[in-house]
Amino acid sequence: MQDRPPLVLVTADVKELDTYRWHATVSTYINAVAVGAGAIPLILPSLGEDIDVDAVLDRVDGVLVTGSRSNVHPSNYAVEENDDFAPFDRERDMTTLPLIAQAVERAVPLFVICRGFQELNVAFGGTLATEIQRQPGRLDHRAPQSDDHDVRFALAHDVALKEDGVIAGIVGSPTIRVNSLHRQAVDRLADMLVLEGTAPDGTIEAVRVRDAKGFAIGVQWHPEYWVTSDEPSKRLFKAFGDAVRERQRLTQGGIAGSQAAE
Ligand SMILES: N[C@@H](CCC(=O)NCCCC(=O)O)C(=O)O
Repeated sequence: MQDRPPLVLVTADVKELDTYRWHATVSTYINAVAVGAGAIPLILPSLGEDIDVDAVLDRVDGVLVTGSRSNVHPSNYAVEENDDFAPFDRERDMTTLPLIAQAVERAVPLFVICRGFQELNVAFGGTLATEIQRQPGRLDHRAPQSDDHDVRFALAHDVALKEDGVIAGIVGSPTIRVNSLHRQAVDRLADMLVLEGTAPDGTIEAVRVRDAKGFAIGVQWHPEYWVTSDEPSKRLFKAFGDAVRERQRLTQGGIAGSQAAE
């Protein structure tokens, strides 16, 4: 049996650039999988129904669903579209929503970030609120205006984690400071998800999948950005990497992984 490094699928956005359409992923997610989780990142193109998600999940040990400036199309949670919900990436929606559901079903370790966090909620029947900074009593969760990503991704507010929660256990603290780059948020939390952390204004910031057979957590912030310097971010990716390695061990590493027992 041949050993192989663990493989983690990383989702892609569909972008128009240089007169071409690209299926692309921001490098901070790729680096965080490689360095923080110790796995090989594989970018999954957003091909919707043209990709057999089940067949892909046979061959990988984990799934990272990334953040993105686009929003999940509101038709996915039965809300009518208007300008407040744009921009969209329907090809990504058609890929990530089934991918998330299948990864959970098959106990493939799943870590979802920001847009990915919102997709997790929608994939299991929850809803999203848009332009939350306009709601009375709500913090402005958008990034500071700057061209410098270190400024945009600077730690911005606290998150109170649930005592005895999975995420509090991973980061080893009941409160952490996180960055914030979003204008949508979970509105109705899906029944399948368990609240793990909130911002000071009550915004849902961290969840886990209820009764998940494997690692399945999500955060509204961006631990990938500071994965080498911020201890909680480091711990989250390390825990994901450990789950990925355990999945590989259980389903048997090596090329024969495709014959893995569930
Ligand atoms: N639909 C979302 C997007 C949240 C998200 O993933 N943000 C990452 C943006 C990175 C950047 O601005 O550079 C929303 O709620 O806005």
